[in-house]
Amino acid sequence: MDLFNNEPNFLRNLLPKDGIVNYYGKVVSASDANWYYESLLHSIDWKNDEAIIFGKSIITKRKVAWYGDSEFEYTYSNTTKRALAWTNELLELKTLIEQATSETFNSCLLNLYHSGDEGMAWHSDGEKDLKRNGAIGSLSFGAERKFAFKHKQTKETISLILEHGSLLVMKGPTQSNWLHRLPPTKMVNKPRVNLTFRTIVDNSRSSA
Ligand SMILES: O=C(O)CCC(=O)C(=O)O
Ligand SMILES: [Fe+2]
Repeated sequence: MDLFNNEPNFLRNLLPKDGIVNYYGKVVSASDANWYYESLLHSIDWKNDEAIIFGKSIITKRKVAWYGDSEFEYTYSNTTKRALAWTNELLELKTLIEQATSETFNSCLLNLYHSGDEGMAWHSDGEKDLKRNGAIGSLSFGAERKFAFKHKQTKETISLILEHGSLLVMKGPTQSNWLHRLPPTKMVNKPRVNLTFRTIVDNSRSSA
């Protein structure tokens, strides 16, 4: 065991500064990843997402779902959601990535991209309901897609491919200094399921 660094040696920070992003590669075997992919497609309560952008309500083609330890309320893109209770598969995956990362998570936002036509625009996940500088663990199943980071000041970009059964972790001040996105692409016509495990905190209590 390395007493000075609890991360496996193969992990390096993909960002040159102002944040930490570690790509663990495939953390789930191909056969388990296939099983989780099919199971998540069918067992999750997928809904089209609603966002309010420039005062207009937009219904996304991408589907989303939100699960957690309790009925948290979570606000993003000007809409408020309430978490559903964990399914067995989600709890198994949460345990797996908690062990891989030595972090803990209390909720998961899931995204279903039906094909490469669907993506997610530049954003950061520093919403007020999230633990400040908390880790976000992102598991991917299904189609491989490109994922990119852009520094908010320098506009420098970094990108990588998120593989079937892979884990990406963003932590430290990443959300304050970098945007990320899942670019749409004509090259992909299969679905991808993404799970982002997060830590929600009740900021209304501490700030009262
Ligand atoms: O689909 C992904 O890999 C990322 C999704 C994402 O950035 C988010 O849900 O905040
Ligand atoms: Fe995000």
